Amino acid sequence: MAAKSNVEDQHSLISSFSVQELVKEPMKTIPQQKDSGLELEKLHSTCRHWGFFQLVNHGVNSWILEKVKQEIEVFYKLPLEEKMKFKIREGDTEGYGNIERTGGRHAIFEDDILSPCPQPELVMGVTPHSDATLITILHQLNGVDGLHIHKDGVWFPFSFLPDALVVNVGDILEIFSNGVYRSIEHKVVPNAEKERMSVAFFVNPKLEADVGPSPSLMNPHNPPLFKRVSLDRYIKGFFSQMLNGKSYLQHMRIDCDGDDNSA
Ligand SMILES: O=C(O)CCC(=O)C(=O)O
Ligand SMILES: [Fe+2]
Repeated sequence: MAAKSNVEDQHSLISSFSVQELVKEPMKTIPQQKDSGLELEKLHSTCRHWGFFQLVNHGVNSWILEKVKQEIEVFYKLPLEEKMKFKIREGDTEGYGNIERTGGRHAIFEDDILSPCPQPELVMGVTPHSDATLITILHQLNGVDGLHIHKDGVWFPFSFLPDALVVNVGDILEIFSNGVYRSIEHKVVPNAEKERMSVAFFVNPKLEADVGPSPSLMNPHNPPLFKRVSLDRYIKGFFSQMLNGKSYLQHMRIDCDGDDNSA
């Protein structure tokens, strides 16, 4: 079964790609300018080919991650009316709910609890999508896997290392890098028996920023591939469309038919 072993190869490659291979000192998260070119090259190549990696020696103490898990468990057990007291309100930067996932926030947390599903193979789970963010940092809180990623036309399950933070390149970074770094399409599939808990930290530019290719990368040999729009307009455009794989990113391409989105 060639297809299966191909999937397994990809799986083991990505799982073993940890920050331990990128950075030798535990307190660092990503290579800095002063690190060897090789370390930076690895990070560059991962963002380019995978758009996805897990950090192990990220410096966030495991007791903090444990505390996040406990707090989320306590919160989710509250009656709905109690939880709704913390509902995200327009213009707020924090709150309960996931309607406005990137909505003008510099960075927000979103926590997901997916209940067990008796027939997971019949459920699409969370719609396949790439994140409309700059980057997303994910943490799986209870060791129940469910994230699947799409690479070279194949969906395959992803295994979180314990205590790892998983970083995925979002659409804004793909646009900013003019397509050099690739946002990864992913989805969550419910587990048949176990509840899954994860927390997502969405990192975005500030509201006043524009979304577009970095001017410093532009030259006659590297013309902009994506439109430049205000973050506000980008977000409104995102929420006006159905979540569907990487379709909104396609819409941001200069050669895409449709509205002229220039700011
Ligand atoms: O729970 C996860 O592992 C991923 C969740 C996700 O894709 C999202 O919130 O955008
Ligand atoms: Fe996502």
